[in-house]
Amino acid sequence: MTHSDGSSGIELDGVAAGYAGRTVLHAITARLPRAGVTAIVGPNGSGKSTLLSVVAGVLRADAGSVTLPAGVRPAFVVQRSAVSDSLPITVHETVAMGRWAHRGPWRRLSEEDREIVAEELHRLEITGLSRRRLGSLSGGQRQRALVAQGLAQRSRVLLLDEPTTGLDIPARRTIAAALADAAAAGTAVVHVTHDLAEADRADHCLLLRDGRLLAEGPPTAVLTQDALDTAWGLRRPTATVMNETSGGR
Ligand SMILES: Nc1ncnc2c1ncn2[C@@H]1O[C@H](COP(=O)(O)OP(=O)(O)OP(=O)(O)O)[C@@H](O)[C@H]1O
Repeated sequence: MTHSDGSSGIELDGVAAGYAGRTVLHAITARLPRAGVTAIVGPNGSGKSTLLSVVAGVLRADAGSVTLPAGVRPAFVVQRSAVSDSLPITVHETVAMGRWAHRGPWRRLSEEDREIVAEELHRLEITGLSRRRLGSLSGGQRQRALVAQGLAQRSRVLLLDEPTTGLDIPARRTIAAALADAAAAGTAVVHVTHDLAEADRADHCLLLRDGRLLAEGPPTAVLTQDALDTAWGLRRPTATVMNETSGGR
């Protein structure tokens, strides 16, 4: 992973990645905006989480490059199912851990850290749950705590894997508003979603299929009926789409 001069967002150039010798992502080239929300969509198994892991730096690209704004360590909010129920930490501690990126683990929080933690608890409407153990929360409450932890890092790159899956409408709206606020404040927000209405409201969209980038651009240009039919395999890709996106596989 490399860093740019800070004026651009996230740049992916010919990224290939996978697991144990099996390539999952092929030749992904994309430009994700700084100060904007990018939605990654595509069928199950198309490589969305893998792509997010590569941008987060937790999975190494086997080929190609990922360029982030200068000096940025991304904040990465994993799927809530990836967080153990038995973790003996409170909601407040969960969000405070977001500040460790700045302080190092187990350090005392500064006054500024405390203010940021309180602000994010409030933004995600979970101040009243601060003392509850993470494992005792409902799925939606836990997801809010994880998003608050990501926001508390105050990174200029915020990556979230399905932050609103399974949540009710108010919870979705709260999280969508928090992400839009972060983008307006200059953050490159990238989230994986199965909710096409949510993807429609993003500033930028990546559509994956079989580990390849089928389309990239403004949601209205990417989420066309044709592209969705193609991505979800409801009908054969047209010759044009095949040639443009998959190199004539
Ligand atoms: N840790 C792993 N080890 C081996 N293979 C993996 C691992 N994680 C994902 N895969 C494989 O990589 C491919 C892409 O998976 P990925 O989770 O990136 O897809 P996705 O688009 O996020 O799917 P979903 O919508 O189901 O969450 C799948 O074939 C999956 O089986």
